[in-house]
Amino acid sequence: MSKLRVAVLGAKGRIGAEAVRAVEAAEDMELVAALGRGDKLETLAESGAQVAVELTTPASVMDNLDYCVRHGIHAVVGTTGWTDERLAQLTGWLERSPETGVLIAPNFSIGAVLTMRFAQIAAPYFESVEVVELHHPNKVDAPSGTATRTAQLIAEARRAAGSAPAPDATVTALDGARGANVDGVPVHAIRLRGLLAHQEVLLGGEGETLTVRHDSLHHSSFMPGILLGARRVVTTPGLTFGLEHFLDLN
Ligand SMILES: NC(=O)C1=CN([C@@H]2O[C@H](COP(=O)(O)OP(=O)(O)OC[C@H]3O[C@@H](n4cnc5c(N)ncnc54)[C@H](OP(=O)(O)O)[C@@H]3O)[C@@H](O)[C@H]2O)C=CC1
Ligand SMILES: O=C(O)C1=N[C@H](C(=O)O)C[C@H](O)C1
Repeated sequence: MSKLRVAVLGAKGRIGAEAVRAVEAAEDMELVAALGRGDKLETLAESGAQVAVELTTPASVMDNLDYCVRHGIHAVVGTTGWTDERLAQLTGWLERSPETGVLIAPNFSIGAVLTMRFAQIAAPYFESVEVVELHHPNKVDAPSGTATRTAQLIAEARRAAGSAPAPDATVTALDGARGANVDGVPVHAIRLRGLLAHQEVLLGGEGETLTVRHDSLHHSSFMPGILLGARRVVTTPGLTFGLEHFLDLN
């Protein structure tokens, strides 16, 4: 059986370098290109890449995806910075290239995907819910893509259940003291040397609290999700948002 031809964009970055090693080690894949900043995107088409793994920066990701979709190259995207406007633009590009698939995964680690699911299940059962994400200090965006998605899923679940807004008597606060408001859910971002990627969802009800915590201790935690994404995206045209759609979670 022929191997899946995979390229990595952002190949010299923290997660990109790990992805290069993971693709090289995968028996069913061939690494055909490893691009860093300034390298020509034409290399993707010239190398015959079937899938591009996009791990760059929010400032670069749209140009890279524009190229991929126009050339029918499927993409697995870990890069953050997704807004409704960006998703609408990408959806428009995909409509003009209906056989191409793009997976955007706010987080590739199984533990983080499950954290989001557990938070979604628990959210309607508690009066209060807040998200705390903790990352290495080189991260350029806050709050993290994972925390933003977690808060959106929590908010959707609470809306569907008809939950009341979380109680909060705050009248005066310094800017940022109550975190960012993501769809009504407070999200707090910590940046600390020594950390990699961590998240806690704190839920509180009368006389009890529940904490759902996930820790990525090494970039290897993201690799099975990236490889699964590359294998599945080639037969999944259009936009898929979230690795859970490839995990058959019920
Ligand atoms: N979904 C997930 O599970 C995960 C997602 N991420 C996300 O992935 C992204 C990268 O994270 P991280 O590796 O820590 O960041 P890094 O800054 O370490 O890596 C990004 C790399 O991309 C390069 N780059 C920038 N623009 C381009 C371009 N146009 N073409 C090719 N390469 C480019 C950068 O080059 P230069 O250094 O010159 O700027 C850098 O080497 C972030 O958005 C992060 O949030 C990270 C971990 C897991
Ligand atoms: O920048 C990182 O490191 C990470 N970024 C992603 C995010 O913003 O959620 C995924 C993970 O948290 C690591």
